[in-house]
Amino acid sequence: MSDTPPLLSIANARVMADETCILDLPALTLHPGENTAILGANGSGKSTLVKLITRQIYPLYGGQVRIFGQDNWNVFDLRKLLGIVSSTMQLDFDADPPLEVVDCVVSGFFAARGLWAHNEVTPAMRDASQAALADVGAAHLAGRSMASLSTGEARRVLIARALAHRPRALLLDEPCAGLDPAARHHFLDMLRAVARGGTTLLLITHHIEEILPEISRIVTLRGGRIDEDGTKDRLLTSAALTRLFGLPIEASPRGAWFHADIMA
Ligand SMILES: Nc1ncnc2c1ncn2[C@@H]1O[C@H](COP(=O)(O)OP(=O)(O)OP(=O)(O)O)[C@@H](O)[C@H]1O
Repeated sequence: MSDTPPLLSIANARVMADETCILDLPALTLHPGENTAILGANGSGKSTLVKLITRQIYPLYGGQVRIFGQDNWNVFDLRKLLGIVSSTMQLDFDADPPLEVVDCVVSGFFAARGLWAHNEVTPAMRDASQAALADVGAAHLAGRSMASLSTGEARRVLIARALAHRPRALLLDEPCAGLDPAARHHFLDMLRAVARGGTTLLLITHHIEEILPEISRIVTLRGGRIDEDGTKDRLLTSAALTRLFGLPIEASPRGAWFHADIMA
């Protein structure tokens, strides 16, 4: 057994909103190298779980959310281990004055949404940022402002921003939302390369078509609770998805991917 602490270890985590428990996770452990998809319908608690992991909210007293074995993190240190990309982050970088693409990636070193006079940017940070942009096929965007990019282009830059630190894991919250089919295809290909490069992926989604071949574990959420936890072969079936989403779904493997059709 390795001594590496779990990427994520949750125990007795409950989150309340308006006097209702919207997330109740007695136990969830994810290990480094274990690429995982958290799958659930609208309202199942996915965003609440993301906020727990990113420290935007905290569980009720007695709950525990440990990342890489630690309860307390400052955001700067955490970002070096866990990169975060969500479909809504692009809005944070539509800044005035405009934020240039490489500066956006460099700003990740300061866990900031732009570069400020007090940020001491080193040549190594700039080099790492350029290299991360090249890794995600976005080197040609250097010099452009974030506000001028398409959704697909900006999503790549944000992945580069998360990867520039060489984090051990990436948390991807609905990363394909807003992408057209071609952009989604290229984007998923790029994520496959990231996974093959050794970065653990934690994908939050309600689209089974986005579950990469490199993802082996599926955790399903329903009503703020873990419903199932297992392999793709067991959980990406017609019966399991019909139950999860509450309408007739026919699931079929397509090579190493899965596809779902609604049969209503
Ligand atoms: N601040 C809040 N006050 C009241 N209810 C809330 C609050 N935040 C979330 N909820 C409720 O908690 C449940 C889970 O919400 P959450 O946003 O985590 O779901 P989700 O799986 O991310 O959904 P989606 O796929 O639509 O984004 C929903 O029923 C939601 O209405």
